[in-house]
Amino acid sequence: MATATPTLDYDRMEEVKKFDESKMGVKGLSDSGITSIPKIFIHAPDTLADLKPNSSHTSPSIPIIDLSNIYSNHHREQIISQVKEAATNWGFFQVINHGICQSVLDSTLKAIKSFHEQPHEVKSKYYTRKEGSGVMYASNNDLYRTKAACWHDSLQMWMAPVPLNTEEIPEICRKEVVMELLSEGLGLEAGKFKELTFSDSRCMVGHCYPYCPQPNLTVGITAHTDPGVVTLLLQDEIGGLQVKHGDGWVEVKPVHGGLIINVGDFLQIVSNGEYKSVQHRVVANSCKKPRISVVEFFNLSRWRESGCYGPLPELISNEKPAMYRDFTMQECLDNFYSKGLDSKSLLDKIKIGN
Ligand SMILES: O=C(O)CCC(=O)C(=O)O
Ligand SMILES: [Fe+2]
Repeated sequence: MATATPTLDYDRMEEVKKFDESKMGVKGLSDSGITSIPKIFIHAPDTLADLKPNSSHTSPSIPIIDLSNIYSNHHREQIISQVKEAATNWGFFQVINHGICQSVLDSTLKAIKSFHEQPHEVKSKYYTRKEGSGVMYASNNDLYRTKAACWHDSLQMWMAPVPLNTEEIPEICRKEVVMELLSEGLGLEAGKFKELTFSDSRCMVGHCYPYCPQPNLTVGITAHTDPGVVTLLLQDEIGGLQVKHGDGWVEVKPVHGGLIINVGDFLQIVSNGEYKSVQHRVVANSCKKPRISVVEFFNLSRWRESGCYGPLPELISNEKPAMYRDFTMQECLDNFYSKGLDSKSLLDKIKIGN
């Protein structure tokens, strides 16, 4: 049986480099008609052992929050408490009736799909690993930092602080509605997150999970938590995203018109552990059509003058002492770039008592 352990006749790094330099991505591999996946994509047995989500119909699913009538005070209070409950217990929720028309959502997914479906000659021109600004298209952003590669390619676009064409940004992000609700859910003022610049740095990623001929040997994206403040996610109808809940994995079933929102590590820390940054993953796509998702990561753009961040002072009390120590931006970046998505998060490093 194939394993992810290096053998004498196999230089993994060499194979990884060859794949990267071919610039064909997993979409190119998939389109070439291969029936077995290259060894660099094969994950360790413990990752592959539990790829199935909990599937009984009594198993819970992430909360769906209806944002209609958000501007009526009565509804707003209800919505805030639903958001708080979801961010605290699940770290994930889906919003519907958010005011973004379906055609914008559809055309966003379609645009990303069209990009990934372009011929190799066109797409490969964009293939690069230079991060930080503008546009980056590559397979597995953490390709050189993980033990096994995943079955997806991504197009990454930095939207802010350096602005890109904002036409396609869902209205909800522009209005920062979710940031206000999350802020109020912690008992803070609606505008607090905005003041702290929690949504001023945005990076949009359009993932493509092409058909995988051996979905039992790899994953679409490895289990991880998102490092930033909040993530907004739009998925197409194919499915495959799973969220850790209790001991098991729960599938986030595609909801037409739904937008998925999840808490990142940074928000778990500043909320002093109130909101949870929860592990999630995507299984390899066994459907012949590529699965497309569009993700927008929100990060803060301005650090406190002290250069440190930690739980907000408003959220620390005798009853609820700080769960995390302060950390610097450098620590945050070092942690992110020194590892793949599959290793320890900043959360574990700075937890008090660790
Ligand atoms: O494609 C998805 O559904 C999830 C992607 C994801 O978790 C990420 O990009 O951090
Ligand atoms: Fe994620």
